[in-house]
Amino acid sequence: MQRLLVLVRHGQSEWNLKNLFTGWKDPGLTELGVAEARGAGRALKAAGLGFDTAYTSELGRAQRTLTLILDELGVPNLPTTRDIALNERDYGDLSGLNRDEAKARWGAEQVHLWRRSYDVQPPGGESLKDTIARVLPYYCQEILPRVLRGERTIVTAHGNSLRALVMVLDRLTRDTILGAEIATGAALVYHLNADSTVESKVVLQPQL
Ligand SMILES: O=C(O)[C@@H](CO)OP(=O)(O)O
Repeated sequence: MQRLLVLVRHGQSEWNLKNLFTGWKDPGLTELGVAEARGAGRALKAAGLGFDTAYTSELGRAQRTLTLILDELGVPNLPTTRDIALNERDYGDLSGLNRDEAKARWGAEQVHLWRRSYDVQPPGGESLKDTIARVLPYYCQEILPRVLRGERTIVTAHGNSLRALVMVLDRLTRDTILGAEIATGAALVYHLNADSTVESKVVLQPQL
């Protein structure tokens, strides 16, 4: 039986382009972001992948990315579940600030810790650990059972909410997660074993 799970980061957003911390703010996709989302759909189609069910966050950039992918795949009405559990990590008081300005104010090292460490919380926001604490139960209770039943599943979400899942799936540690980056429009194609461990992983870049 096929146990397919595909994780896609949304295409470039207006705030990715402006280099602003985004978190739970809701900017739209740029023109490039739309092309990346369509390109992710084309890459999945070229790989011969199809889906039975879809998940996305409560944020527009991930929802629009899913819509564009499903359009490219020719299944615009695929059953889709939206849930706040898949939202981006909440950047708290950093939301809307420019990353370079933040570095000038607090130092590059501190900003790197806020952005990529496992358990350092940005002021008023969530650490990756906090994000995992909401993403993982949702994955275990809602998404994984369907994948294990053979429902081919696509999830469009965000850099850090997907890093939370990747940390678990790829068995990364609090040290190795520091270097894990997911590009906009990238599709992580997982096939799982019956015990929910990873049988294989391939990263597809968007076909622009
Ligand atoms: O701003 C954000 O919400 C995220 C993703 O764009 O940024 P970072 O890569 O700094 O975690």
